[in-house]
Amino acid sequence: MTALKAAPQDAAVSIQQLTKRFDGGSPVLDRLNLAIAPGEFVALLGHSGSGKSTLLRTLAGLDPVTEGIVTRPQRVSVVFQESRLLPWKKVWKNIVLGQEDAGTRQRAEVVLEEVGLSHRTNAWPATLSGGEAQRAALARALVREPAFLMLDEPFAALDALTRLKMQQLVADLWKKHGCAVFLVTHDVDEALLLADRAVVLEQGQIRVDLPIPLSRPRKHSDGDLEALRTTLLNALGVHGA
Ligand SMILES: Nc1ncnc2c1ncn2[C@@H]1O[C@H](COP(=O)(O)OP(=O)(O)OP(=O)(O)O)[C@@H](O)[C@H]1O
Repeated sequence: MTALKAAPQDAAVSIQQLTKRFDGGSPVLDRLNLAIAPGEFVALLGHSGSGKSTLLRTLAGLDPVTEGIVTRPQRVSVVFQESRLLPWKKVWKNIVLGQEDAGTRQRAEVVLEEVGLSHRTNAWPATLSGGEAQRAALARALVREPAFLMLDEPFAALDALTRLKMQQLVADLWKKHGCAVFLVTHDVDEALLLADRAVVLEQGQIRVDLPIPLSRPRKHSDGDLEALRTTLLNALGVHGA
């Protein structure tokens, strides 16, 4: 059976026996199973080419399911590595694109304040720094009040210091909004800092599903992260790091 089902707003995400092939080739995702509870933060790791973006795109409904059943809440938002802002619309209009009504400007202002971008409300996207553009992308995702937020390497193109600030921002926004989050990342420390669980994709399936039972707020320097870091790096085939 093949399907992408939109379930009620507070529903969990459920992926059952998901197979994804491109053009009849060998499967990129091969009878993959994964469940994400409402409000849960799950980080997805895996080697380049293991199928992380394919899984996210299939979950978002951007790529069709080849086989299997994917169920997720109706209201979802996606943030990609690049902000994808429309250059001919000011920042606030990008945030509320397609939602033009009397309250739009105010809704944009509220969420821009949440992401620390109030001072750029009327700016053109071309004048934003990389970090600001990703803040705007987060604002555009959150204004829709998603029950499920998907983040595809959202900070990979940012410098290390900006990335740390953005990770903190995501931790704060997740706490406030309470949506389930699916974060695709190459960064083991980012996963450990943010997620309730880190899962590793390998040969089309989830091979490791590691709970991160640490209290928040977390810091990269927390000693408790060390053992989990080693476990995850081993799972990724990186030894002695
Ligand atoms: N539209 C497509 N058509 C054909 N093959 C594709 C398509 N999209 C992805 N693939 C293939 O699927 C496999 C998984 O790609 P995907 O981008 O999902 O990996 P990834 O884990 O996200 O990689 P990275 O970490 O480098 O971004 C790759 O072999 C890729 O070439």
